[in-house]
Amino acid sequence: MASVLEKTKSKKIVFPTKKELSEAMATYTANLSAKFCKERGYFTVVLSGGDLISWLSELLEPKYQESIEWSKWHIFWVDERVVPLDHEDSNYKLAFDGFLSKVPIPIANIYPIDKDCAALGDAKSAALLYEECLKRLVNRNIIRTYKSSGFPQFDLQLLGMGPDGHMASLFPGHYQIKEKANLVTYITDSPKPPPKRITFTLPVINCASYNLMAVCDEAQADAVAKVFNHNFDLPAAWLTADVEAIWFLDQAAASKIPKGL
Ligand SMILES: O=C1O[C@H](COP(=O)(O)O)[C@@H](O)[C@H](O)[C@H]1O
Repeated sequence: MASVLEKTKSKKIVFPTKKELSEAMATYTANLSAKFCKERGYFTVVLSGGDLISWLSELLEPKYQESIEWSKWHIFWVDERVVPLDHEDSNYKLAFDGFLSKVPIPIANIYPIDKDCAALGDAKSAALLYEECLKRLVNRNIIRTYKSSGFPQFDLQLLGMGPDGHMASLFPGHYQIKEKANLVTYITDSPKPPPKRITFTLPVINCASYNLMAVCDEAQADAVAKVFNHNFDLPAAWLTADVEAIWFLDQAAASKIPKGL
């Protein structure tokens, strides 16, 4: 039986260093930005939290600052911790401080979770409101929809994976990975703190045109090996995309992938 990874043309590229991975991620993102800005006048980008944000720093280099059509970017989060937007655990704050505040993306094109739900720690309402936000942007044709399903289709998602194989806030052994009807769901007992989070559901994640999963370091090597061994207990093993799902790994993260995979 063809595995999900084979069926969906998942690829991997192993980089000698994080710096090289970061440079390649910047080139990949800039090329897609040029393509989508030209084709449709918008570029919808979904960010995750975690280490990924520091690897985006290459996009702050002058050659990208000057060439990218930042005003056409629209920024979303694949998952968010339901904490105040200025809290250290907020994925929005992480991305804003480390990246978004340093590029000229209009603030109106940046879509964090509802600030009141965030402040109150109301994960259920935060998920509902984020889903409504996505639907509004679909109606305005800023977000495309996937073929006949009507699910939102983002141009590029930049993702990370935890050492337990979680992706977005879809954790191993938690039911959210099976959610098919909603666009956005929530969790109140995340095994990784903080416990309250919202997350895109797997169908939305996998509708994206391009999914780039960036993973570095030895601590992730076991999970990476399990993913490439098609162990579907790990949410990240389910990652696909409409056009391309690609794994960017450093040598340490790739070190336990069996030869030939
Ligand atoms: O909690 C989260 O963790 C994952 C993985 O983070 P990393 O630091 O191991 O790269 C991240 O992708 C997700 O957005 C975040 O909420």
